[in-house]
Amino acid sequence: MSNSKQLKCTRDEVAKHNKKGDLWIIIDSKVYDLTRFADMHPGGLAALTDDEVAGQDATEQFFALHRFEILLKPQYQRLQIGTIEGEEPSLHVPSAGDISKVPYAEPTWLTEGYYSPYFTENHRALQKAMRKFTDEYLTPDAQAREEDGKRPDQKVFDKMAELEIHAMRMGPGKHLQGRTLFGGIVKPEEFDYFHELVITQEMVRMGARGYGDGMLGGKVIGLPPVLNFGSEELKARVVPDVLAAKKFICLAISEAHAGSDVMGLQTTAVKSEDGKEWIINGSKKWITNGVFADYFTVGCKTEDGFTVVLVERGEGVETRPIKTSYSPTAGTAFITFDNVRVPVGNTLGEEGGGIFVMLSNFNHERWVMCCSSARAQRAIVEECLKWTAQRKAFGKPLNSLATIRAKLAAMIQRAESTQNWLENITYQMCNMSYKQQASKLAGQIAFLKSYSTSCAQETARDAVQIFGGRGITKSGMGRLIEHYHRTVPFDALLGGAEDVLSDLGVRQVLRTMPHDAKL
Ligand code: HEM
Repeated sequence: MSNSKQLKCTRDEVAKHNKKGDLWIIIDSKVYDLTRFADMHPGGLAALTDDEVAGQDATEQFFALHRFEILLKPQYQRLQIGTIEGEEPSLHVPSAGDISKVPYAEPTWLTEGYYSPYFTENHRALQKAMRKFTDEYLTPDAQAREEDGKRPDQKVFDKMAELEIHAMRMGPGKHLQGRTLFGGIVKPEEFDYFHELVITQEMVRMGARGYGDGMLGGKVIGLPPVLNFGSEELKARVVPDVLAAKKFICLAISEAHAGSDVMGLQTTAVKSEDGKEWIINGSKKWITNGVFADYFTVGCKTEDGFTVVLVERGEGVETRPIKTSYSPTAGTAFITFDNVRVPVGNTLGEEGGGIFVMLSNFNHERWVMCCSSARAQRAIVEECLKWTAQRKAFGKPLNSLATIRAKLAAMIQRAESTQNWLENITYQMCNMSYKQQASKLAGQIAFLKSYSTSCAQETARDAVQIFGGRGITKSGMGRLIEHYHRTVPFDALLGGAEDVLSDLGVRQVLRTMPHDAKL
C-alpha cells in the first residue's frame, strides 16, 4: 500500500466504524474502509456487518474465505486507508520470485537447510530467474487466457524467444549452440537435463494446464523429429522460426481410430506419379496446438509401413477446435488432410521407419511430463497445507483432524517420492548417451510416468475431499484444486496411458532378466 495519506489509528477508533454506511475492518493490522464496497461485496453485506466483523479484526474470518491475491488486486488495495498504530503487518505478502516457506512446497534442493547432490549454483541461478519470469509474465497471462480461452499472448511468446526459453525446452543439444540462454545465465554447452527440469517445473507453477499445453506443448513433442531426422534444408527452413515462436508446430499422430496402437493408423501418404511428392489423406484427433500450428509432424501409413512427414499448412489442410475438459488455450484440434501434397524432402527419417522416429522421442517426452506432474502435485500439497491450517471446522483448524492429516501425509509422500525418483533418472540421463538412455531408461521412465500420474490423481481426489465444495468451484479458495482435479487425467493419457506404460516397464524388465539367475 503506497498511499501517503494513510491513517495511523487505534483498534478502539476502528471499532467506532461498525455499521452499514460507516464500516471499517482490520486485516493483518491494516485498516480497510468497506463503507462504499459493502453493497458490492460478492459475499454479501451481512457477512461484513456481522458483530464479529464490523469494526473488528477480521483477519481470521477473511482468510477462511478469501485467497491472499484478492487483497493484492488494485481495486481492493484501494480500500486500505491505514494501519494500526504501533503494529506491523505480520503476514508474508506474496511477490514475484518468492520461494515458499511452507514445508514441502518446494523440492528439497530449494528448501533452506537441505542439500542436493544434483543441483549446482548454475541451476539455482536459472531457477531464480525462471521463477521471477513465470510469476511476472506467464502466470498473469495464463490466468487471463484460462478465463477467455484465447491463445497465449504473442508478446509472451516473443519474450520467451528473446530469453531462448523455447530452445531450452527442447533440452540439451546442438540447437542451443550460439544462443544466449536467459541473458547468458547458462552457457549452451553447460545446459543439461537438470536445467531443462528447472524450466519445466518452474513453468508448471502457473497452475493452468490448458495454457501449459498452449505454451507450445506441441513444439516440445513435434519439433524433435524435425531436429533429429529432418534434412539440413528442412531444418534450416523450419527450426529457427519455431524456436523464435514466429511459426508453430504440432505432433499429429493419434486418430479417432487409433492412439497407442500406432500401426492401426489410417492416414495415408502415397507417392505422386513422378515420385516427388507425398499425397496425404486422412484425419488426426486430439492434436495439441493443432488449431494454430503452421507445421504438422504427421504419422502416415505408407507402402513400407509407417512414415513421418512434415506437412505445412496449406491447401487441403483443415483444423478445427475440439472442446476438451481443459481450456481452448491449448488449441486442441481435429485435423483433416484432403489430398495434401508435400515434397518428399519433408520426410522425417527413413520411409517406413516412422516407428523409430516416434520411439526415439518418447523417453524425453514422458520425462518432461514427469517433471510437470511432480511439480504440479507439490503445488497442491502447498494449497492443502495452507487451507487446512487457516480453515476452521468444529472450532479447530482442519489439520487438527487425524483423518485430514492422513491425507496430507499420503500427498507429501507421493510428491516426494515422485520428485526424488525423477531427480535420479535425470542424473542418469545427464550421464548416458542417447543410445544408453534408450536402452536403459525406457522402462524406468515409463514406470515413473505411470507412477507419477497415478499419484497425481490420488492427490487430486484427496485435495477435493479436503477442500469440500470449494474443490469443485472454479473461483475462490479452491480454484487451483478444481482446476487440477479437472485436468489431471490429461497427464495420465498423454504420452501413453498408465497401464500401457507400466506394462512397457515390465516388458523391459523381462528382456533384461539374466538367464542364470535362479531362486
Ligand atoms: C477487504 C475486505 C474484503 C474484500 C475485498 C472482499 C472481497 C470478496 C470477494 C472478491 C469475494 C468473491 C470471492 C471469490 O470468488 O474468490 C468475496 C467473497 C466472500 N466474502 Fe469477502 N471480502 C472482504 C472481507 C470479507 C470479510 C471480513 C468477510 C467476513 C466473514 C467476508 C465474507 C465473504 C464471504 C462469506 C464470501 C463468499 C465466499 C464463498 O463463496 O466461499 N468478506 N469477498
